[in-house]
Amino acid sequence: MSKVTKEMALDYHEEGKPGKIEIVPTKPYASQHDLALAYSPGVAYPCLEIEKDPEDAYRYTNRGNLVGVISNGTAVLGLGDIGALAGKPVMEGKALLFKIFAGLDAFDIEINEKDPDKIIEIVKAIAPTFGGINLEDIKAPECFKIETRLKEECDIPVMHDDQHGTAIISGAGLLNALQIQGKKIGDIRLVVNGAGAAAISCTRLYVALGVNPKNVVMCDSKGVIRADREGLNSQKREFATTRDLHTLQEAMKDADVFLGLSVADVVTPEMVLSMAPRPIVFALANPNPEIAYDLAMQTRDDIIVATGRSDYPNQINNVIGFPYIFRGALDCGATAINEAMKIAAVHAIADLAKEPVPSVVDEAYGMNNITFGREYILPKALDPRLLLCVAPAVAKAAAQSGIARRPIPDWAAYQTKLRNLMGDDGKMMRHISDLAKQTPKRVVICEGNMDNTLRAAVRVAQEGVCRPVVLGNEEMIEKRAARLGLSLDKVEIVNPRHDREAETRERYAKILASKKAREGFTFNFALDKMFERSYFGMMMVETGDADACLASTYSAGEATASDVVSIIGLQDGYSHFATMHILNTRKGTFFIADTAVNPDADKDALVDIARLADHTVRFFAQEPVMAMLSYSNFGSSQHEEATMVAAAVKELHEKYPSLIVDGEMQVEYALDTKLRDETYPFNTLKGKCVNTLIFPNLTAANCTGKMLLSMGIGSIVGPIQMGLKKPVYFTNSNASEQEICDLVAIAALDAITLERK
Ligand SMILES: NC(=O)C1=CN([C@@H]2O[C@H](COP(=O)(O)OP(=O)(O)OC[C@H]3O[C@@H](n4cnc5c(N)ncnc54)[C@H](OP(=O)(O)O)[C@@H]3O)[C@@H](O)[C@H]2O)C=CC1
Ligand SMILES: CC(=O)C(=O)O
Ligand SMILES: [Mg+2]
Repeated sequence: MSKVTKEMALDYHEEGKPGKIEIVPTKPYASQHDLALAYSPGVAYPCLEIEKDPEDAYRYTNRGNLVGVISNGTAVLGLGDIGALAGKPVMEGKALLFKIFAGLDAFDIEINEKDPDKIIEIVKAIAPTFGGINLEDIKAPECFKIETRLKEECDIPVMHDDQHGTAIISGAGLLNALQIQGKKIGDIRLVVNGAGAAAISCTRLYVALGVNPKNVVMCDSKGVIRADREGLNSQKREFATTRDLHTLQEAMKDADVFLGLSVADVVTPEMVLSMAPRPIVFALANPNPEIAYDLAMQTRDDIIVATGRSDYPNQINNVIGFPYIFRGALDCGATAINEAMKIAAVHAIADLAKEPVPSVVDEAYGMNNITFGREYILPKALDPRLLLCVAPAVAKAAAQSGIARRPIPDWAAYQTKLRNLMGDDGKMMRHISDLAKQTPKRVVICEGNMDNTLRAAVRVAQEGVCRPVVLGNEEMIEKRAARLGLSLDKVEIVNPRHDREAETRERYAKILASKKAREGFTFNFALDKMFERSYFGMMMVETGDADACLASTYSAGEATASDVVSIIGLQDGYSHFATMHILNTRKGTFFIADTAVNPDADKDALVDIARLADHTVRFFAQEPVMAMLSYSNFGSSQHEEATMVAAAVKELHEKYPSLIVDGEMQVEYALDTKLRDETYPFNTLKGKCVNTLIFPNLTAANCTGKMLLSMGIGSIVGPIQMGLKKPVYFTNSNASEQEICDLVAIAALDAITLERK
């Protein structure tokens, strides 16, 4: 996992616009009319409605999606009392996390005040702005009074995240670590180092989960908190022990679990060695733990270690919880975040860690095959499923405990809303998957012997997108599935090389040999080809044994474009087939072609590609507005590369006048409608936003798609096959599980559409 240096972190914060967040308008603002609605006079109407009924603030303002991240900087991470201003990077960071993980907007508010009563007054006074309040990095014991009073006096959810977020995440981690170590929660001996905001709240939650309070020893900066110690505050007194222990070192002997929420480097390897067999060490001080991860792991083989750091396994950080807890609470109009909601979040998070991990998560961490075990006790912070699991669990618990003002009426619709928060690209693909699910088709996935394809096959089967058939050796596929923790219950395996398939191979070979008789394919040659998965898969589709196929460009003896054309055939009226990629960017969704098939496209090929693209964009329920790209603008160059595109446009205008297409043009004129219309007022796309880019050649299209993806400018779906008679698609060896699932869904829907024709 990547390590972070001081220089990297400072550069990151300073680069471009300093800081990490900005405000983005959500309504049109370009015209005088827009401004009259957004501000005076129009804005007076929602004001008056809210005056009559304060609940209307959730209809007409951003209150229901806005959290205040409020701190006075007295316990910033483990850095201590560094002051309100110095804590701002942490609070901005939390605002960023709220946004990216749960679609919630957040303002960071740093209050230069230490008196708890004054802080309470300030927060109460600004509470109307927010749907919820996340108190952060306020030190104990003041934080207890501040949170308790604000919860009593505000009618919106208030949560001190260092207390409860930490308790929820580490509680989930504790349940899972105990399961792996084979220990019962009621029997364990727990040592807690730190007696502040996080430590007190974690210990309370652990007791609620089953830890026996008599088995808890807590230490603060002065050592073990014993009942005979003078001057203990009420929170410390709650966990004071009567045992004759004085130091952390004494307390650690024979302990099953160590929970550190204090400061760096206070735990030694000797202390860890003195713990009971199969110990659990949660060293959670940030940024440096009570004992470094590597050092603790080296002390003994039977240990589970977690820290607050993202650059080591088992990160226990409240980011796994707070975005989703607030999402669930705000969405159901919860008046608070109560115990039932917290316990529901604990179990949702703990259970998710036991599910197979999608490869997007592996990819995000540059890891392979993350599976539940001593180095993976909790979901990773970048796991997109957290939103879908935790927010509904929290909202349900709020409704069941009677504190939801607007209970979620339709859980399926709520899941869709949450999924939509993950972005537009997801929205279009979900629509395709939902359509495919209505008539699940038999889709052959030719490459069973790769992790990414096998995971995708299992996922599309489980989601009901299609009935996948995976090609390959059963034993190898089963072993791979077992290693990946995948169930093959709903996946059919066909081994093209097995004796069982001899008759099928012969049947397919006869058809293939007759189709390619004049391309050098004898029967025996065709029979040999049937041992190759891509050929076998394509023949399944050609003969109707399957509805669609996803072949892999890495199968041995991969089929060429000419083989595909001979086997499946081109659609009537076309002389070419091609591929399209869908690019999802912050500026919208764009369709680009041809990305994979025609290296020597001439004018006729460009005409076919544009016609096929028109058809395919409509398949995705969008109106195609096409630009034929070049380095030249409407005849500005007479080089043959440019004139070929111009000739293709001319033919398209003459023969296919219903297509919305123009060119040749440079890409910025394609994407900037105003620039194009002002400079070339005769262009036939006038006033329309281009969404489909036909590149003059394969290199340009292929490089553009991959460049934008590599630069993180967008996500991509494809290659989507256009122009063959049947849905035979191809994918690359490095395609992600998500990319393969997307292609399978598109191929399945393609098969359904074909059947209806
Ligand atoms: N990984 C995660 O998700 C999270 C980690 N944390 C980390 O936990 C730590 C505490 O945070 P928080 O509870 O908010 O802060 P607080 O200021 O509320 O509490 C700090 C506690 O640490 C105790 N302490 C300080 N030095 C020592 C020592 N040498 N030995 C034992 N105890 C000591 C203090 O003792 P005393 O009472 O005597 O002053 C106090 O009880 C920080 O490092 C923070 O980064 C916090 C939240 C989440
Ligand atoms: C993670 C966090 O909230 C802290 O360390 O304070
Ligand atoms: Mg904190």
